[in-house]
Amino acid sequence: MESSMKGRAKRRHLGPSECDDLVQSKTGKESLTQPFNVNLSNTDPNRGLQPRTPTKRSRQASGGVGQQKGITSFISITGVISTSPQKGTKTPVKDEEEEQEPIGHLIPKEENVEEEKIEDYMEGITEDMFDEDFDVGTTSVKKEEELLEVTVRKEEDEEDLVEALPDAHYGLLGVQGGQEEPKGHVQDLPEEVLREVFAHLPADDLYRNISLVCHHWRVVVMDPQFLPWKKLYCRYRKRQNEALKEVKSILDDNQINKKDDLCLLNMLRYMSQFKHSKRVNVKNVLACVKGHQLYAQAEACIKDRIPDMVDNEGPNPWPAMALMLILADGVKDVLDLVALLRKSGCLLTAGGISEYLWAVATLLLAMRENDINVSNRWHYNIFYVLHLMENAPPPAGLQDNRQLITHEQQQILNHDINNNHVVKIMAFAGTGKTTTLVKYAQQRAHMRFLYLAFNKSVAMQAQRSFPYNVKCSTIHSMAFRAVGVRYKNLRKLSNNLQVFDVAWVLPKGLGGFVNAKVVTQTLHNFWASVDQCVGPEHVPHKYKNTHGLPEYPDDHQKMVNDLRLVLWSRVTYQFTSVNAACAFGNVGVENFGLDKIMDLWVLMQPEDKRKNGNSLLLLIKDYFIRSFCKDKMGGFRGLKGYAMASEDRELEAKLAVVEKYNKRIPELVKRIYDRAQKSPVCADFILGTVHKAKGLEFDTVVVTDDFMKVPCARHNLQRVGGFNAANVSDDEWNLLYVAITRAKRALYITKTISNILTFTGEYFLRSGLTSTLLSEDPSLVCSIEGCENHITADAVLSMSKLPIRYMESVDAGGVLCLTCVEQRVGPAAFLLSPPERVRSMTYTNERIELPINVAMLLSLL
Ligand SMILES: Nc1ncnc2c1ncn2[C@@H]1O[C@H](COP(=O)(O)OP(=O)(O)OP(=O)(O)O)[C@@H](O)[C@H]1O
Repeated sequence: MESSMKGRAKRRHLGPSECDDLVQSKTGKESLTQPFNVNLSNTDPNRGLQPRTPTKRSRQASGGVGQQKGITSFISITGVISTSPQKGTKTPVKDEEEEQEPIGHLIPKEENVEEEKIEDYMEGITEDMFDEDFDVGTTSVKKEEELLEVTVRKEEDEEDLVEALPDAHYGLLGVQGGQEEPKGHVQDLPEEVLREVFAHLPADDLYRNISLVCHHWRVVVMDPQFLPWKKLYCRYRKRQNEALKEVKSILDDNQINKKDDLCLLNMLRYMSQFKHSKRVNVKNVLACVKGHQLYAQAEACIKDRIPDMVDNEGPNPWPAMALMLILADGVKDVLDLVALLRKSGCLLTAGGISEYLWAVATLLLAMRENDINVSNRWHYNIFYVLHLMENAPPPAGLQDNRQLITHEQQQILNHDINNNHVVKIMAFAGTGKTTTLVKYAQQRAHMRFLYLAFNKSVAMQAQRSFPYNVKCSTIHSMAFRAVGVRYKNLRKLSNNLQVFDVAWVLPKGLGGFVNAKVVTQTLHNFWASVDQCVGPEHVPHKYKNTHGLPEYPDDHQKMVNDLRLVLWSRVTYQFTSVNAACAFGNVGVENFGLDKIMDLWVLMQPEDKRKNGNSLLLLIKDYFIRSFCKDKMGGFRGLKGYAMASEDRELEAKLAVVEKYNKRIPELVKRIYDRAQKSPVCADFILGTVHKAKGLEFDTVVVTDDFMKVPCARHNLQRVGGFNAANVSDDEWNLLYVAITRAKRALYITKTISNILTFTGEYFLRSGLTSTLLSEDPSLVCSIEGCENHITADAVLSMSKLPIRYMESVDAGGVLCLTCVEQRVGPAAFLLSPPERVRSMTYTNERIELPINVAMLLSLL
């Protein structure tokens, strides 16, 4: 830190209160949170806040009497002499590593030449890793080195007046007046320690931030022997060409491909080459993993399927651990393995353990991306644990009561938004976006924020959790206040423009529900745009005709002209207002559409019953549903036809409910009304739409089966046909995603969700020792209906399906024979038994329980 004195910078060390003042100041804050945006001049008092390269003079000074000691004086690390970046990459630490094997590096023997090409400074750095205002990826290394030299020389000149430090000790060891004062510089840490610290950071941070701090740090980060798997995984994820090639060549060279039945066993073999530090004792690793509950299975499987990986001591621990990761029931099994490795210290460093996990994660990810039928869960379990490791809580003594913030959240919190900034946060559901925004607003009490939500329920919830400087509102209410309020008294505001409404204002020749649907969609597209008037670009490119077949309107301009002529004069006023209005009302039974369900039920009754029966029945409140009572409209069937033609999913769902519960509808509707609670807090159950649940959390969520239907599991799809995931709209996928991510503790899934999970290889199969299963029942038969294969002891492991409890039924699960395992999870079956044996068994097609409509359609074909 410096203070300006007679035009010349004098460097002196700040006390704690001065540091506090500096941190509170704007420049100080920016220097800490956004060091790369701060560009201070030589004379600026805050210059030097960023980490910088130690200079020759300061290093010399550190040896003197009464001067601060180097941290190496307190840590006994052999071979560390200097960490000076000016001495190039050949530090004694490196020499030591060259003698030894690099920690946690798995490279097939022929690839060892990599050690030669150490100067690839741009390895892993691509432009897309940086923000637009980050001009780093293109800077030539040479130029950067020159710049660095100039800066260093300047700093040396300026450092004539460095004050001697009063305490002879560094950092935590140096205590003065009961107060700890950091006195060392991170640059003075031995490279070995620096590497250990960096190993805890996510690869993204290493590339984006650490490598840009100084030449020395960049050299450490770019060293091909430093965390090779963590960096490879990161680059592979970013689809960097070199990384893609590298991973592909590993897969190709080791017969890890789709066509090879033994690809999983080949992957385990490859893991046996995992390169580790010479200081790691493989026997110790094996001894420590023996404590894991999956070890017995892994050992039995390796002895049976890859006996060459076993010696007198037992199986090679690297493939054994990879197999345990594959057989893991969930994240907990992986965490247990990490805990065992850490406790015994057999892999020495956290970096060593994470390198092993990154290696397995990279291979599993690459296998999935190369169409090898492996479960996504295997990769997910490992990735999740690695994420937890990178976001580990601080040691007990340093913890406070605040919620822990992840690296990603911290990066967002550090970013100061300027006027011209558009910041986009992309994250999965429930990963803490809202929590981060709450903290962001709390940290910037002097700023005012507007939080816009889609639903009122979300806006209300936000109002409760955000601080006072955030105004929470729905987009619709904001638009209403700006525009809609002007039309309020005209009673023309509507929250839902229906195809039906449009159909009646279209003149003869242009009418019909299909046309009305195109017109409605065109209007919706226009309202969702920033355009001032309707144009051909708003007409949908594709729509379904009355037979449900796709059609492509050819004359967009004509459609628009017709629209303008016909609609503009008659209903424009209403429609433009719709854009600014929205559905208001709390979550409550009145919003479930129970009235409409009753109306539909009345419409469903035979005409004579409707006309002659109890007068109450005659009452159809909804004018739209009532209009279908007219002969020409076709009653209930006519309405169903309309719902199909107009693709009105909401109406279709209501019609399905009425058809399903038929006679019970009046009784059920009454019961719901009778038991309804005004406040959600008093309710046992909250019924609601996914739209209304967006952004909210619930302990238990029951998903109903009114999303798209997936008729059966992946391995049966070919037999059924008629389902193509590409035909399901993004909106439908998004809705289902929101629905299943609302649960905090338990989620009741549907058959469709269970079927969708099979697309990711998740069949809920778990392994067990066959001997254990047979000891309970020696004549065990495959649990798949229709399959009569026996479970025999020739396969040491067996797979069983976990029981699944749906809301209305239970799938008891049970053990599967080898061929049924292969049908579902492909190469995992060959971990249990050789392909010839699996294929010699009788193959049984599972009986598929199809939804009634699909079954009827198939029976007609
Ligand atoms: N760093 C964290 N550590 C532990 N829990 C966290 C962390 N950040 C958020 N959470 C918790 O995770 C849950 C989901 O957080 P939040 O609602 O902020 O996620 P979200 O991304 O906004 O969710 P969605 O988009 O699905 O509505 C909350 O219960 C929150 O308390």
